[in-house]
Amino acid sequence: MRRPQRRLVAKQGRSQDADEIRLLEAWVDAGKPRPGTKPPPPSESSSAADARRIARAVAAKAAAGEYSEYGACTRFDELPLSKKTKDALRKAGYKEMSEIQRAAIPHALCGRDILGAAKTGSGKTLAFVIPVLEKLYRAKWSKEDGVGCIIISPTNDLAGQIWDVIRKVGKLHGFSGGAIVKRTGIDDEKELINRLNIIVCTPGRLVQHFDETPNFDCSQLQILVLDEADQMLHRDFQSQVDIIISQIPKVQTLLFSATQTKSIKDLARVNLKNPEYISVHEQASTATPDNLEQCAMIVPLEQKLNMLWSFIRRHLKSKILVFLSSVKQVKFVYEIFKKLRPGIPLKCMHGRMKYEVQQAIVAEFNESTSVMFSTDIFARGLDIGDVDWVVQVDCPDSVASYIHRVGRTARYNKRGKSLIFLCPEEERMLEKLKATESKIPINVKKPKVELLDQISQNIAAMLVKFPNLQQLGKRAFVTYLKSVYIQKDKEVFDLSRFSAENFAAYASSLGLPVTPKIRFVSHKKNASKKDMEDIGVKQKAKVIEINPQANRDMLVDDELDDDDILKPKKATTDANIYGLHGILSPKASGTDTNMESEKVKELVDRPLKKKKLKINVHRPVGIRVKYDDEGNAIDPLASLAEEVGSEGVIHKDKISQRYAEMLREMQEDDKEDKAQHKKSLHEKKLQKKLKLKRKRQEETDAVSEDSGSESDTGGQNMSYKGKKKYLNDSDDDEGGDEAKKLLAQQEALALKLLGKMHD
Ligand SMILES: Nc1ncnc2c1ncn2[C@@H]1O[C@H](COP(=O)(O)OP(=O)(O)OP(=O)(O)O)[C@@H](O)[C@H]1O
Repeated sequence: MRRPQRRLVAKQGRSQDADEIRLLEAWVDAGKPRPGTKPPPPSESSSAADARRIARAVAAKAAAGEYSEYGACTRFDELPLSKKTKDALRKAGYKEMSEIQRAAIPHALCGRDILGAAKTGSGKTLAFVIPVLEKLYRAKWSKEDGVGCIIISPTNDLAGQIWDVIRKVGKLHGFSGGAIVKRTGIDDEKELINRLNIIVCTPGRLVQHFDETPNFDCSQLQILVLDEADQMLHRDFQSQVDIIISQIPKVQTLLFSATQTKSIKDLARVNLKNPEYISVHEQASTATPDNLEQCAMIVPLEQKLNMLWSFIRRHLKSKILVFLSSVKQVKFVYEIFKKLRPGIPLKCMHGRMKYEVQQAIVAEFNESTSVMFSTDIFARGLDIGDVDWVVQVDCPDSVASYIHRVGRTARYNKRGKSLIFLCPEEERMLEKLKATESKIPINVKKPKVELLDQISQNIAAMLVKFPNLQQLGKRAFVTYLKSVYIQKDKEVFDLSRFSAENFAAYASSLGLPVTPKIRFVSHKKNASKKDMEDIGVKQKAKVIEINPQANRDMLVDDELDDDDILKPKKATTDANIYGLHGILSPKASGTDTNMESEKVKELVDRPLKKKKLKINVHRPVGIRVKYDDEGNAIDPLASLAEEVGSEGVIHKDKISQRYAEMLREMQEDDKEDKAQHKKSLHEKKLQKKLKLKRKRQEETDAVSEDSGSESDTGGQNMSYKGKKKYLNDSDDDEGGDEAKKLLAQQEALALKLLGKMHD
């Protein structure tokens, strides 16, 4: 009975959908905005009641076949959107549209390509998620239709965040999909990927699927989105995006970013068709959110940690996001500050963490007041609630990076503050930020040196107490200098401006007793033989070149890896291990957020643990333990069986026979061992006695020589006495018995011990 009823309901649902789709198609077509137009400014007067009335009137008109122009709408429910999308938006609390949403959604709904730019935190995600859902809905897309939409984002975290928005706004639609992020192996994804309607992923993973997944089919793709488009089209992802574009049909394409690319060459690569250039804040006086208060301080390199510590100590009730330039620095500052206990919870985040750990840390940071030390993995797109301060301890690589970093605060009409520390050697960056075309209202403040807490001594003490932190500090030092060295913008980043004294002062500010030896290398394709000889490299495949500007006194430290510098963002943001999370593979819960800190702790404590390793005195002696391929100990009998039954069949009787033989052999060996032991004990005892005898004899001789004739008798007596008591056991029955008893007791004890060990 149930089945036909369910079928009936489904059929009714389908026909309702079909009716709605017909209506929506007509509405979208009739009321579409003219190409190149922007929405008029919203009228200030409309109250909530007015808005509801207008929305009802719009819906009634549409139902009656009269379609309003939707290009001027201010609310989601005035748009030609499906009921499922509108209901989900309302439930999620989205009513009024943001500027970028007002400007982009109407054009996107009628199938146009979009190149959208708007300030950080202005709601760009919804501006592409809504058109994606509507496009698939109006195309009557279902699970069986396969991949209908691909959304590409630069990081796994951002992909996960976008997918969360899709889940929220598209939950009534029932499309399949997911964010392909670091979790399970690619093999698991291969099974599923063709069944996903919406894929959110990093370019690297998508290319991997094009390479490795047989029958990965994107031929029916309907819509493509590139979030953080300027980064997608630039150096790091350039080749991957080119591959993706070559593998998919030309479809509607939406590009969004807070700092949009204007390069025709870049745009030509994604093959946009008469795109709508939507830059809602182009006329705005600032490129950063209006509610963001920004200031900069010129801080010498060696004072940066003191400054950061002092800042944190004075803002214990704030949520602070701190940007550093490398993983090693993040780890070092996090570990050191944690040990110095500033009085506020600390967290750290970088691309070397497991995706689940990152997610859990982000979730925790969302909820609580704390300080998060992060690399640039956090700089773009991530939407964290109520960050009070963004502090940039290390200089961003560009003005665009600065804008994205500070954009983690003051999101969607909220207030926020940012602070950047720049070394005197990096003042050029300040000029760039203050330049009129950058549109960044930034105040320069003088640091109050007298208020600074000096923590270098405390750090040094910590390094003495925890020697592994010293190693971490050394690496933090080197990776920082490397991060400066590899930057392309030499107007800002020029190591030659730093003196050897600067380096020494910086090292000591990290608590390091001596300045680590450093040599900065870059990979050079066509280095001359002379170059190679200069730096002592003879057989390496990759030729390294020493920075001609770098201090020639800097020596080599080849042990230090350079792979955690943020410059190759690919490595940190587009990691190779991903997994799928989404409708088909729900989020894992209860992730241990302490995992990473535990890992760091483990790293720090490793040698100490090693020291504590002790020999287990209770382990059985003389038994050779065998292990299988997975490292599990094999039962001795089973290993025996393996040896005996070479044909792969276990002969039980043979095993027991062999076992009995071995037991007999062992018992005989045991007997022999015991006898041997007894003998050696006896010999030892005799030697001891002989030694004593000799000693006593020497003493007696010496006394008799000293005491002359009178003492001759005494000497004889003593000698006799000595003989009697110590030298000749047989002369003294009582003493001999005692010694024998003692010997017997010791032998018995030794035998008992031996027996135990063999048992
Ligand atoms: N119409 C809206 N009404 C209320 N809140 C909104 C609206 N649109 C977006 N938001 C909220 O604004 C915040 C920022 O949105 P979003 O992450 O999409 O910004 P963004 O422009 O993509 O930022 P970034 O450039 O940093 O990636 C989110 O918390 C989102 O929920």
